[in-house]
Amino acid sequence: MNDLFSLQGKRILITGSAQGIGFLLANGLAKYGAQIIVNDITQERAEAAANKLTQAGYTAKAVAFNVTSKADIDKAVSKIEQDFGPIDVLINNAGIQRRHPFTEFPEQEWNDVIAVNQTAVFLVSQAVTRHMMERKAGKVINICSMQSELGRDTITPYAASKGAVKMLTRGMCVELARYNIQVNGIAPGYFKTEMTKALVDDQAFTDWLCKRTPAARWGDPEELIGAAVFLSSKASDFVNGHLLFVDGGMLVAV
Ligand SMILES: NC(=O)c1ccc[n+]([C@@H]2O[C@H](COP(=O)([O-])OP(=O)(O)OC[C@H]3O[C@@H](n4cnc5c(N)ncnc54)[C@H](O)[C@@H]3O)[C@@H](O)[C@H]2O)c1
Repeated sequence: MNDLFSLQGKRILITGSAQGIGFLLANGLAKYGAQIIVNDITQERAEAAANKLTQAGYTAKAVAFNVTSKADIDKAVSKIEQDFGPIDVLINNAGIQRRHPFTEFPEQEWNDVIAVNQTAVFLVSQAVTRHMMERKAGKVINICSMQSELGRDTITPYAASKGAVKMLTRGMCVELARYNIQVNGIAPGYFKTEMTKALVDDQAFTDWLCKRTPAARWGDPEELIGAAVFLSSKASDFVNGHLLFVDGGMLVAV
């Protein structure tokens, strides 16, 4: 049983993991033996997070790059593979959200959301899976959202990007399965992080969320760890192209 879920010696790159869900996943996966490569947009933020992990006794390195820059990604991924060793698991977690009514949504902000949430998943995955293909082994986990399936007002570009990542997950699965690479997604419900701060502070939203979710509460980011351990470990070697909802039952409730 332990072997099935062990991440001992596995190297896991998590984009945008200086805070929030990414950092909690880094901490949770490290507990199962994974060596974590913390990515975020600045070296300072990535290093601060990696230091917290090493101080807790885990193995972690910081590698900053902007997930929207192909040149930076390619350079960083080559450096990780050369200096630290093969990336066994990639978690595409970096994400942003912008809120405006649809007809007033500035084009630049649409572009920003699509660049970080969607194009970056394509670019980082391309760079990493090229190496995984050579080794005929690897796993990619794309952090999706309820908005991969459901619409919600004021965040249509976010929903568009997360819907696209669901289909990226399926397309990558179909092309990469023959190289023994599994590509799956995790779709979190609502979790209290910096991204959802405005919603956390809005009691009317919490009331709506509790009514709409069978579990009748916010998720605790720690509750995402089990899904990430499963999809990073050999327990999921024949699970491919799947989107695992961790949402307290929200998706299936009317
Ligand atoms: N919080 C939720 O309820 C929730 C629900 C569903 C999905 N998600 C998804 O989970 C992921 C993490 O969200 P979170 O709530 O922890 O958000 P967060 O804002 O707390 O963290 C996002 C991280 O991504 C980093 N980042 C942003 N742009 C980057 C870039 N260009 N390059 C590198 N790093 C960058 C940020 O610096 C930050 O550390 C996102 O993909 C988000 O869409 C969150």
